[in-house]
Amino acid sequence: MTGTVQEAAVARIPGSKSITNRALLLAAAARGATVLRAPLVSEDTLAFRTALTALGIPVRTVGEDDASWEITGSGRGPRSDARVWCADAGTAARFLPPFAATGHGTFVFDGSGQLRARPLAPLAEALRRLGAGVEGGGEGRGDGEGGLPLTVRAEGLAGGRIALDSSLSSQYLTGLLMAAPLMTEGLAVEARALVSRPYIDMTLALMRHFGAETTERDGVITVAPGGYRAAGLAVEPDASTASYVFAAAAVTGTAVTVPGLGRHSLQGDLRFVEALRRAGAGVEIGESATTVTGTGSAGLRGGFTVDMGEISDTFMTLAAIAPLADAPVTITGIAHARLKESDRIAAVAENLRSCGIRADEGPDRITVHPGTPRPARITCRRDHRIAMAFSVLGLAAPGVITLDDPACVAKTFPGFHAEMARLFPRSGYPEALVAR
Ligand SMILES: O=C(O)C1=C[C@@H](OP(=O)(O)O)[C@@H](O)[C@H](O)C1
Ligand SMILES: C=C(OP(=O)(O)O)C(=O)O
Repeated sequence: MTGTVQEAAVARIPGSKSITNRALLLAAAARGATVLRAPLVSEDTLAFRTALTALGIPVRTVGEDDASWEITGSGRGPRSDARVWCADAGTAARFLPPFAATGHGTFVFDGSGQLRARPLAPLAEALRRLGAGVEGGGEGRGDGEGGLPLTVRAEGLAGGRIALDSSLSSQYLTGLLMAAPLMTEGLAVEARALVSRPYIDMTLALMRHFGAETTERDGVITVAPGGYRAAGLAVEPDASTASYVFAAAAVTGTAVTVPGLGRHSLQGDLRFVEALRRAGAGVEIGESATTVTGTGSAGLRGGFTVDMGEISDTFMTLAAIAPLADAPVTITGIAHARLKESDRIAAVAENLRSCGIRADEGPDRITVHPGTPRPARITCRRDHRIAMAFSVLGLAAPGVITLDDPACVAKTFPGFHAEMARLFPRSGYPEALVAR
């Protein structure tokens, strides 16, 4: 906490994408009805919900404004052939094929060009070794790794023990673990070179919430057979999304509180506020809320290196405000961020350079140097997080930034620009960013 006495603005951050899509899958795999309160309603979660419907799982809205979703699971894998559209959602492409493989039928997964470009080979390979018929499709960006489309010919899975290359994404492991209680013998997985570990802790915690038994020893995670039981769940606000309003507080010298995100959060990305603390902001992580109190850009400190490999969705938020700091900021451990909606290291470096800021890139890192941004149109590459991260820079440097694709925020936060305008009314947002 800083000594600043300042009324904090209360941000309205929508639900966690990662929790919403895990809960949808776990509820689908459980027998009976689960009510999910405050789910994220955005392109990624609607894609996941529609994909489950295609797999024969009824999901309905309860109450007004999508306040809750009710999922009726059958307690087993899907039973009728289906074509499943995953849109842009990495979670759908990685969580649904293992679930489908525990069922019976032929399931064809496909998605947008952006999603087709993302690697799936480690997951496809693991499913083959477990005995599923899997035909991988197109070439991903990752040196010929197979992406979508992917066909799974399923006759149930026995399970057993496998090793899994988890260096490109943790989502393959999450998909296999969540399907494991539906395998007749359960599953033991040795995850090699695992990135984004906090997402696995989230997966295991939610699996246990739905009644699964998991243990971990010597780098091997073991899941017992026995299925899931339906369990209600309230979804926390999304911590990756919260990074934008926290960073905005830091650079505007205001205070922002996010209720519902506290020290017991399931989301590793809340640790982003520790990077803001190093940059000089006041940070208070409470029982059930987090508050960041900013110094304003004049007080922003640089001169540090931070490994953001476990929380890589938030590295762009730090990189985008780093030019405002008083010394360079180096972010390491983020090679896998090149395999997301865009090559995020390249996208951040390119956009910073177009703002006249020096950015040095390495395979797994970026160094951002201090400077005064000059007017630039940001190339979002249809990546919601590039748009949201550079919006924060635009807030701190009014009139400088425009976005080529402001609407791409809808992947995880359709109301992003409206909420920024509401939280920072004196900034002239969003006209300065969106409408030029
Ligand atoms: O499991 C999840 O919900 C996610 C895991 C992370 O991906 P990687 O494991 O590929 O880093 C993260 O970037 C993504 O937004 C959501
Ligand atoms: C990487 C992301 O999404 P996905 O779930 O598509 O991997 C993200 O939201 O930043």
